[in-house]
Amino acid sequence: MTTSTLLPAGRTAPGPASERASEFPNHMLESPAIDPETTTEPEPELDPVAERAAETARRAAPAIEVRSLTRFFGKRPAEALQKLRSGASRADVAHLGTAAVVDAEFDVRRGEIFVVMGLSGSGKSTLIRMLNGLLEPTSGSVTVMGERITGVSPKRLRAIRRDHVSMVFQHFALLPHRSVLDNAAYGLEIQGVPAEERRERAERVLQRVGLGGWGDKRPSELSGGMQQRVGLARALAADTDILLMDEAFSALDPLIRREMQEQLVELQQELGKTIVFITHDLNEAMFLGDRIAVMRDGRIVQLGTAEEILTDPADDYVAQFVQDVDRARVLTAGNVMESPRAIVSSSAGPRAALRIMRDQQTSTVFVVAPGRRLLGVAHDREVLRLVQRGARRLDDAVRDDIATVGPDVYLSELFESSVEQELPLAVVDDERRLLGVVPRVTLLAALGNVATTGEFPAVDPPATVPVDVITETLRNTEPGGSEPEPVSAADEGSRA
Ligand SMILES: Nc1ncnc2c1ncn2[C@@H]1O[C@H](COP(=O)(O)OP(=O)(O)OP(=O)(O)O)[C@@H](O)[C@H]1O
Repeated sequence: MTTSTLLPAGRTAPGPASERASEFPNHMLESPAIDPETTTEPEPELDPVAERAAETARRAAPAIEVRSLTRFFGKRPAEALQKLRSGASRADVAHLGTAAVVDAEFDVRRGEIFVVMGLSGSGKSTLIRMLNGLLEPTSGSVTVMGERITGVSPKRLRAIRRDHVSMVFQHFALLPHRSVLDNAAYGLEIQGVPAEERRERAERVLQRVGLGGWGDKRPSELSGGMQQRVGLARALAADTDILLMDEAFSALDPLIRREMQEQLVELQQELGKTIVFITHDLNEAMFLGDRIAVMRDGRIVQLGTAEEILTDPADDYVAQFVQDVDRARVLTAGNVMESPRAIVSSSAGPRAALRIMRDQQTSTVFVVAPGRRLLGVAHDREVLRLVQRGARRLDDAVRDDIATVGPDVYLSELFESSVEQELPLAVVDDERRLLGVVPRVTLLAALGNVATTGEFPAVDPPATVPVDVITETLRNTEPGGSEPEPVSAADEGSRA
């Protein structure tokens, strides 16, 4: 799909086709509940200058802004709201009804995958239904692409949804008597897009989700995974800025589900859509989410990246919740790396390298050039020989056949290299600057969620030359005058 297929923002009402919404399955059409507490605000008329300023603000706004959002199902909402505002829990107001969502407050940034995660009943679906105006909040507000959707007229709300928000459901919501192509094009039909353009766009999107050539089939001829791709294609064809996905992959078997997750991440990167994804599956949340909101009993108890939630859970509930996560698929080398302890600047020479290895009681030292660019590693035996020969340069002992990884590589991909070599893995950036190291024990500890401090002292490979031999050699070969202090690699790094 190219941007040339995008409909211009702020396009006008689509005409009669938009009234054919009755073909949508009921739950896709659910009209906003009219809450006695919520009044419909008149849409103010703006002068041209104010309108331009408002447009500029809209363009800069987050994709979705949620403020103090609460939805209470029950008879005395005002009383419940008052209690909830002063910190009452869902259980505290249970005698009045159900506090489905309580005081949610967050922004969804443009172009991110924002995951809402929580156990069944925690309030996820209620929250997402308020994000596209299917459900009116009891209090608080939702703003979509800079435009407030809370309390606006049903007509305005439909226009905002049409332009900005598509929804993908768990049970596909496909129309059984229509072809795959017509299903994919359905949102466009509702928008009033002419038949030929609809067809073209739907075909392109079907191709993109791997269903090229299936357009003439009926949904029932497709597997579950393929049907969900049609659901996704329909949402993508509408070309809205935001996709809301409610447990969209939950009905799929694990392998297909994994495939769909990977494809969603790919599509997101390619198309730059903002995606709000609801799931009760933790691994799915961690894999997909740029940021994750964890819900419990209607409240958002933590909002952060997968790494933040895994490594710094806000409370015992979240900690318990995340303990079974497949960390290898969430954490990256950059998340768990440590500062290399034995590191020397190449210009410091063999004596400095040997001294550092002796002090750290390790057989290897990382050797870096100015700017902390990794040259390789040097081993104690070889450096000892250089010192004995009185060599001034370290180069002859530097081996560059070491495993390096980028900071964004997942731990699951580090096992092989880690098993193959005794050295900690070197984490380097694109310019081969040494960012840190991942010793094998750190890798194992990260996977088991164990703090390494003090528990795993053996981080570097142990020395192969005894300390007193090194000390003796350094003393016997000391050049005239006092031994210069070694230039630490950290100093080199900061000088660069
Ligand atoms: N229309 C309604 N009337 C009364 N209570 C409701 C209504 N919709 C949801 N609830 C209640 O609000 C709470 C949150 O429900 P919600 O469906 O939002 O949770 P969820 O996290 O999406 O759960 P699930 O994963 O099971 O769908 C639940 O206790 C639910 O029973």
